[in-house]
Amino acid sequence: LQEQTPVFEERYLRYISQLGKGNFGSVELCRYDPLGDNTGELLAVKKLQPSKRSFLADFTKEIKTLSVLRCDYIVRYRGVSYSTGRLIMSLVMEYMPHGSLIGYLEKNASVGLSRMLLFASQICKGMEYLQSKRYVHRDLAARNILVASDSLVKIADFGLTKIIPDDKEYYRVTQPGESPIFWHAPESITESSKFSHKSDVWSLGVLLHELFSDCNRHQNPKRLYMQRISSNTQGPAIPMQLLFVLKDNWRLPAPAHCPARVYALIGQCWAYSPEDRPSFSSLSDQIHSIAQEETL
Ligand SMILES: C[C@H](Nc1nc(-c2c[nH]c3ncc(Cl)cc23)ncc1F)C(=O)NCC(F)(F)F
Repeated sequence: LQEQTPVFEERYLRYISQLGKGNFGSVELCRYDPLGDNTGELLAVKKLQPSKRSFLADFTKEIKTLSVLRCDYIVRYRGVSYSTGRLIMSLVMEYMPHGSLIGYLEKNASVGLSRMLLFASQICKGMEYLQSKRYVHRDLAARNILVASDSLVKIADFGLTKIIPDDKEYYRVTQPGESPIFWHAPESITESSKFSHKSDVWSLGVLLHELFSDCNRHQNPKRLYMQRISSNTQGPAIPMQLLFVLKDNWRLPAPAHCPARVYALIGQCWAYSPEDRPSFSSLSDQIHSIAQEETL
């Protein structure tokens, strides 16, 4: 690990509660309290599942990925924590008190249009920044957006992030894993499993659909797609059926109360061919102008 990686001494990390579980281990709310008087700061500590060697490799890769990212719209990496005794290594992140966007929107149904557009533009700016670093997130979804305050959201969970090689415009994935295909662009679902900034744009479209559906679990993308591809489809037939309806130009329907301008913008992100999809900066500009129109 780079020498400038800040180290949090495990013995001062006071466990408070579990924030959530991932396929790597769990994320816990801790207070780093070296003075032992509860004046220390709250942190989100991603504990790596012990022993699994592959996890260690992925983990150090995630640390490498995160440690170079410095952006107001990306959850801040703070450092690592080791416990020499029990050979556990943890990734220390800033703690986001309002949790994930999904939970936040379920609790705060009264998020108005202008705040939705503010969140959408912050996510676009975070993605513009990632693109400037040639990073492809590959898991952009409302569940992976964290809420810092009532007016600030940040992109999180860089476990699946890849860096596009300098000589290519996309990243080809070998290990499929249980990928969230309902957020994936067609070219990422087909055998080519190609991921690019434009496939992240597709996922952003699905994220905006979640956002403007108030992350309503009855209208979530997976449920809507499964209804369309007849929910009795199982297993490997699902990606095939999904591709079929997308090729046939069927798209997730406009969420209730979603302004036509916003649904038209979401539709641009779902252009079948990647090069027809807008860039993140164009999306930012369009969201900005919609926000101006809508508030008039
Ligand atoms: C496994 C962990 N799950 C959860 N985390 C939090 C959380 C609240 N506040 C947080 N502050 C910093 C972090 Cl890193 C997480 C949280 N809340 C609910 C969860 F289910 C996670 O990392 N999820 C991915 C992402 F971070 F994108 F939401």
